[in-house]
Amino acid sequence: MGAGKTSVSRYMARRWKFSAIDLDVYLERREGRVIRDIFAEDGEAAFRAIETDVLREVGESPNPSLVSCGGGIVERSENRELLERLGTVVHLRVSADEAAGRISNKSTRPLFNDIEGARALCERRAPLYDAAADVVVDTAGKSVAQIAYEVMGALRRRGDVRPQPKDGQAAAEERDTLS
Ligand SMILES: Nc1ncnc2c1ncn2[C@@H]1O[C@H](COP(=O)(O)OP(=O)(O)O)[C@@H](O)[C@H]1O
Ligand SMILES: O=C(O)C1=C[C@@H](OP(=O)(O)O)[C@@H](O)[C@H](O)C1
Ligand SMILES: [Mg+2]
Repeated sequence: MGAGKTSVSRYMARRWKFSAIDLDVYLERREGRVIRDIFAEDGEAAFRAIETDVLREVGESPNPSLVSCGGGIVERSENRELLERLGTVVHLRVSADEAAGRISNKSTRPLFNDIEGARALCERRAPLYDAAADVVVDTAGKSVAQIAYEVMGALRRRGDVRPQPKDGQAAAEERDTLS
């Protein structure tokens, strides 16, 4: 939570014209309820079951997409297997303390109640993220744009996306964004 998955994915979709899906946005639309209410009314286990269902549904799409998941996607082994099968997994790494400074409205994230809890969650999940990730990008002190360019660079090196010939304008834009 607060690593920038949603923001970086949105930036990449705009910058490189990816089709992108945010799993939490998709889930909330499908359920007609916000995540906070799903947690409050039905609890975390119910949310996790819906999350798996939605990951499977999105994964069945024939078109390759950039999918930003919720940070708890690694909690269930079924999800970890789906991720491994579906595509390249990018882990945006963030510490709980840095994330706390980024997230202004914590009430939308029921599992980010207090800093101690968030630190413990990070620690418990760290090995799950390490095992799931094909690419790791450390986000500490970086802007959303910088992280997006790093992710894109890694995807290009892996051959997941075709390198695009850079025209003069794209090169200037990249220089401006990263300077
Ligand atoms: N690299 C960053 N630097 C500063 N603020 C960020 C960065 N990435 C995201 N944010 C801010 O942190 C909050 C959470 O970002 P979000 O993209 O929703 O993360 P996630 O989807 O990983 O929980 C948002 O308010 C966003 O604007
Ligand atoms: O880490 C988690 O368990 C969660 C992360 C959230 O998404 P973000 O990681 O996009 O904040 C959201 O799916 C839900 O509140 C649970
Ligand atoms: Mg998100």
